[in-house]
Amino acid sequence: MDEDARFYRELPKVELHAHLNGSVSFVTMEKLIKRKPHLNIEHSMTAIGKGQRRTLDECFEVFKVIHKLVDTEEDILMVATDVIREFAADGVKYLELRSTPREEKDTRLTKQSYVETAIKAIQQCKSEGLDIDVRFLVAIDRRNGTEVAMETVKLAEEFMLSSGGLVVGIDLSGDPTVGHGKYLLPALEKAKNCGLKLSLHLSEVPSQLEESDLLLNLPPDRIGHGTFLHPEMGGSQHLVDKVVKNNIPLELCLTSNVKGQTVPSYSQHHFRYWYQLGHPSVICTDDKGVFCTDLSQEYQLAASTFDLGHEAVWKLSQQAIDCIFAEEALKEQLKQKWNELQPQVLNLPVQQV
Ligand SMILES: CNc1ncnc2c1ncn2[C@@H]1O[C@H](COP(=O)(O)O)[C@@H](O)[C@H]1O
Ligand SMILES: [Zn+2]
Repeated sequence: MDEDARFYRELPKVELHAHLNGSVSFVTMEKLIKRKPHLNIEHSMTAIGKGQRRTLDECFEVFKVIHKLVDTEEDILMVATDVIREFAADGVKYLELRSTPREEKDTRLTKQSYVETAIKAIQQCKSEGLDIDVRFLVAIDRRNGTEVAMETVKLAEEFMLSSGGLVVGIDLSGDPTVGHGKYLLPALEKAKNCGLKLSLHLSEVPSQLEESDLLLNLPPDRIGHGTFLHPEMGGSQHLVDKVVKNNIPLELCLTSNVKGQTVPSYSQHHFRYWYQLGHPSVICTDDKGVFCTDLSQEYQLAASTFDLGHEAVWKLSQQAIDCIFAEEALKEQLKQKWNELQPQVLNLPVQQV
């Protein structure tokens, strides 16, 4: 590993936008494919390699394939523990995993046992002594409409109260071209009122001004992507003002947006716009398995594309701590961890006492 790559690996990082089934690595996928040879699934169907691009529609086809491979409690436990270990090995010190609870009649998987198993994986990794704290967001797939969204919020609320603080919020995701946020507002309001944090995929595709405006009134606690919010991308100053006024952090995923073709090239990524505004922006992976990346690589990519030095990168990873959904005490612990690691990672002269 060269000197620069080592810096990005050693850099302590916070990952706030990671879909569980999109984060499955090549190695884990291999194990899943072996478990279910009758499905005839090949690696090329579950990941988008270097230099490859797909339309966002095609990306959603990939998730359907992965869901076939991950359909038992046993699969979920393996996938979640592997994903957490991989993030830890990549220098991620705090991770928020999100996943859509699924019911599979054939394997007797229920939405309840789905979430229970994800929590079990988090607890198992904690007991292994991995240097990573993990929290969970229960995801609403926007395609499924009002009723399912309400049920999902209810499930999330129950787990928020029974998981010892591991379930901290709700994610709104799924194919952005399907459904409308207005049908999900009551569920999202209910979630907010019961103390669940909200991270919403907003303006991931063009022409969602009206929906974004509506959902920004909640307001959400964080925004996923927000690619088309600003005026240069067909959004509006009004939307930007709302985001800025409410100080809502953005979760930005460079490789995901370029490979999914919602952003034409790295240098045209909206990271530039929000970073120049000085608005809280957190670099994330989205789907590290599907897009064949990791968080170190995403930081390195942001730095090389937007000409950020190591100190600026350090600041970026440090500021992400303020955007986490976990409790204040953990925020303080993470800040302490960053302070302790700083001299070694940034190669600063050791202070004389
Ligand atoms: C690429 N941009 C994206 N935009 C919107 N939703 C996305 C997404 N990437 C992933 N998901 C959401 O996460 C699910 C897979 O993980 P889980 O089964 O929930 O763990 C997808 O089915 C989709 O709903
Ligand atoms: Zn996402």
